Amino acid sequence: MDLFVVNRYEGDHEVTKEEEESKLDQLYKKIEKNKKRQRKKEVNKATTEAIAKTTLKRHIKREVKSQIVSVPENNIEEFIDGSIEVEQKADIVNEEHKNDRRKRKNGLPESVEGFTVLGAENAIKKKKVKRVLPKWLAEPIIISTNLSELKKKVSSVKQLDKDLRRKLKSNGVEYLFPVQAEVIPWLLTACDHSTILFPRDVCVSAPTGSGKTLAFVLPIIQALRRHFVKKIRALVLLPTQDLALQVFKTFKTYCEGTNMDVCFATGKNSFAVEQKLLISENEAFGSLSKVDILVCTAGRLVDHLKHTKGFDLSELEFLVIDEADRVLDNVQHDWLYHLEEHLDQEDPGQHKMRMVNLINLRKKRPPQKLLFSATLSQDPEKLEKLSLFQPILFTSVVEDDSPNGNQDNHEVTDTFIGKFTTPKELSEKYVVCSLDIKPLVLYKYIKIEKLTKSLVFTNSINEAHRLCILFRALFKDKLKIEEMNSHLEAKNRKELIAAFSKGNIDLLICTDALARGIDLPNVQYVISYSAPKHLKTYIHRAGRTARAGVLGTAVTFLHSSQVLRFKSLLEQAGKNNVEQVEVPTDDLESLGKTYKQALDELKRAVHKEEVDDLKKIKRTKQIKSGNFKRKRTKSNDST
Ligand SMILES: Nc1ncnc2c1ncn2[C@@H]1O[C@H](COP(=O)(O)OP(=O)(O)OP(=O)(O)O)[C@@H](O)[C@H]1O
Repeated sequence: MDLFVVNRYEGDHEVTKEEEESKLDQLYKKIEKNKKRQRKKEVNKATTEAIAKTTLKRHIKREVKSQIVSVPENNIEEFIDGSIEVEQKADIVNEEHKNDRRKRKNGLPESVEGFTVLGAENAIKKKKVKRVLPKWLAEPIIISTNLSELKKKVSSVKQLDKDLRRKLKSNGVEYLFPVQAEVIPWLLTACDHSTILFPRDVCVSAPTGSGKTLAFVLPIIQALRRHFVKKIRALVLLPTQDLALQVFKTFKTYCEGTNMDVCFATGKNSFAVEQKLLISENEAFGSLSKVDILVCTAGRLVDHLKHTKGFDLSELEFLVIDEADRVLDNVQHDWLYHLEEHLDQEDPGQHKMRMVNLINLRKKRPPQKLLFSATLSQDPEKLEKLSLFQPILFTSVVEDDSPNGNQDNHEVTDTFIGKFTTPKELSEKYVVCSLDIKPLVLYKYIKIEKLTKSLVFTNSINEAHRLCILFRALFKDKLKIEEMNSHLEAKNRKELIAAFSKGNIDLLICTDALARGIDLPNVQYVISYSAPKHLKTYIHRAGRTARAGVLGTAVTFLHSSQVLRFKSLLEQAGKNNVEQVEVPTDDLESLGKTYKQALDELKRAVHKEEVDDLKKIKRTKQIKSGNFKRKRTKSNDST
């Protein structure tokens, strides 16, 4: 009968306190039950993972043992005295697995790790499919990386206006660097023809410190000052505040004496101040732009697009994306969507005609896009989202560094695509040491090489901070050591960069916040205290030295278990000859006492900081609760 019972609404039923409590009780029980079930699941998962790990370890150990057994008798002593560490043995196993994989690539082997592969005899070796690239990526204009034999004298580049040539000379630029010698004349010619031809978009991939900034600054200034309209006509996007400021300064230098105004919007100034610098309000004409060239970060651009009255990019002629791969990876703020919305242009890829004709004459022209980076993605899919218009690629190629390699052969092969190049003046080394003595080995290395004006990169702010305290305690007053990270205020970062540039800091211990684009003069060594996780990180870190044709060295500190991975990372950039450096460790014991004292100092410093932090948190809590109480009493008073 229950099936046919219909619950009718019988007016509001007053819930008693007991009923409410029993309901709550039931709910609590349910929640507890769910939590227990969840915990059980997590424990089960952890146990399965732990079992998998131990099985893997056991497998490696077994493999290592089998290696030892197979060593010829005259080598056994070397193994017995333990001179080969477990990690190295693991490396041997890894190498074996790699060989296995290589073998498998050439068709299926009949047995893998003791298991018989079914159907191996019938397996046909499949031909590797060759990547087919669009013509513009497959046939780029090649830029030399040789900065020691410069060929193009500034005075011979007649396309550049006289006063710009004069300014270059007064800033010590006698010859154009290869990237400038290729890109500047090309852009200037494209500008000259822009009344009849839509300009093609440009991608430039050239090593760190090769002078990419001037390659876009000079042609933009020259092109914009030919016809005068006070509107934002060039927009330059960069990934960080420090880099934007650096590029802004270069524009400022070369705009001096012209009627062009450059401005930066990065969040360094308050939003209201930036708005005042960008727009003036006029009773008769409304909002007017005060700027011709705007250098900004993506986040700030979106803010102005959304909230600044009169912010207008309708006359934009150039859109520069410096450190393009990084800016494009920044999906935060959805800057590309907002910019496209604002420009509201027709997809330039839609009309294939470059020639201006009666049909497209009145169409709104999209800005010419210029992309620059030392690690520019040459992946067509990634570049697709920018809807580049008949793009052209300028790139430097990986040169064969093998003894038989032909250094001058710039022949384009499909293997160079996607490979990043580093400056010729950069020498690269690595040091292998165990984790427990790493700070001491670096300490010794710095002393042996008498390092000054060097950068030390770590993978985290905490690590940089502790290493800085430890090294200050070890070196005492012999070296000036500072730390730098993205948590510091822009003003402090600027001061540190200035002090380092002047030579007032010997060692700057930093995180990857400083790895990209920052132009510090004459950095002697770049040390990666923590191994970089990605090739791009390595290239940008190393790129802080060996800039503008000056010699420099990058040294990476590795644990023996990281060597293989590091080498395969560098292989992706065509580097096979990175040299290993031996730092003598036999006298490290004599440093034991000093090291212990330094470690004690570090512990005390860290403890003090933790106590101070706790006090700060307590104080803030007290202030907050005090304010809250005061507010409550006030509101009580008023009622
Ligand atoms: N033709 C030149 N002659 C002498 N010095 C130059 C020349 N061009 C640029 N420089 C100097 O070389 C240094 C590196 O230039 P720039 O910062 O433009 O390099 P970059 O290619 O943008 O490097 P990164 O990829 O690391 O950002 C700067 O100090 C710059 O002043």
